[in-house]
Amino acid sequence: DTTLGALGQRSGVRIGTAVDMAALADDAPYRAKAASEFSSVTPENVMKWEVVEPSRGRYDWKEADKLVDFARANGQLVRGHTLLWHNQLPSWLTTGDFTADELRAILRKHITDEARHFKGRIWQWDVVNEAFNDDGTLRDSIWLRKLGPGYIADAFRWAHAADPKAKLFINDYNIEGVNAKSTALHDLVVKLRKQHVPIDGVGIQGHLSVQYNAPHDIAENMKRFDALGLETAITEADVRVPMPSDSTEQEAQAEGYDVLLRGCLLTRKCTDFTVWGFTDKYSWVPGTFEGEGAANLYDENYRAKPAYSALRDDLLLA
Ligand SMILES: OC[C@H]1CNC[C@@H](O)[C@@H]1O[C@@H]1O[C@H](CO)[C@@H](O[C@@H]2O[C@H](CO)[C@@H](O[C@@H]3O[C@H](CO)[C@@H](O)[C@H](O)[C@H]3O)[C@H](O)[C@H]2O)[C@H](O)[C@H]1O
Repeated sequence: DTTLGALGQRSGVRIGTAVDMAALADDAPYRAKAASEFSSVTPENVMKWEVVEPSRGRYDWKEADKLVDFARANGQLVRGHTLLWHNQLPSWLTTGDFTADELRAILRKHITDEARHFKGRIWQWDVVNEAFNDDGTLRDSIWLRKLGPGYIADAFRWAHAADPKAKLFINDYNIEGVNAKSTALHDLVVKLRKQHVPIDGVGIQGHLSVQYNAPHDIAENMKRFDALGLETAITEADVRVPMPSDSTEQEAQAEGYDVLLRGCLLTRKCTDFTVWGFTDKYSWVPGTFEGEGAANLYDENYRAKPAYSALRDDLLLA
């Protein structure tokens, strides 16, 4: 079996994908590939707060439960995404006028109820997502403004209390290499560990573009977290190209994926390499980066691209 998932097993690294639940329901080739190629899955949207609690106190786990059942049926582990973020929050929360104590109680209940609902069925949780700015300062958000920087430690304590077996991660983007943001995150993790906050890992998203240099110092960066005894994971890898893409760009794209995966393979406690979608047919990129796209391993007809071969070759050599 030379699927990426099977090859990853030889190196003790799960190879995963973000899953679009509408495509999983309606697109048979998508479902078949998602089931066979990968050894872990992440919900692209259906575990986010706006989806699981559209109105206060009314939970909707339907789509998220479907993904967990799908993963179980295919021997895959699930990365939960995400308990706490500044985006995709329900409108009752963003429009509500809550005191700091009320907001804190609301956040605690959300993290507790969601982690408890999936207790024992989630391998790794992205507990806190995108808490930093690129300059290394904490991102201004409803959480920082009303609860102060301590909200991060509290989120981990609440998640751990609700599901002690789940591995708890802090996740962010533009932290692939050694820079102000990855260093600030490193320093925060050192502090949290000193406070005995139950944090287990760091998620490095890995959203790249062929128009920027690939992060060749990624192994040096990831080793810093290894040295702290933390797990790491590449959680949202994709490499976007200017459209229409040509063979040169596809080769540059393959190099981007290669640099990310080799960073993981060179890091002792990197346990997962997840792509943020695997086919150009379904991707967040064109809707966000004008004129860019085709960021995934397979084209819109599920034909493997050079990026796919680059990952397979890395895993075969590992
Ligand atoms: O932005 C890329 C990454 C960055 N890191 C964190 C990670 O969580 C994030 O993922 C992206 O996060 C984005 C939101 O920030 C997601 O985009 C949302 O994806 C949702 C589900 O498809 C969209 O919601 C649908 O919108 C439709 C039209 O507006 C409505 O008809 C649907 O009812 C509604 O579900 C939102 O508009 C759209 O903004 C992308 O699919 C998802 O790939």
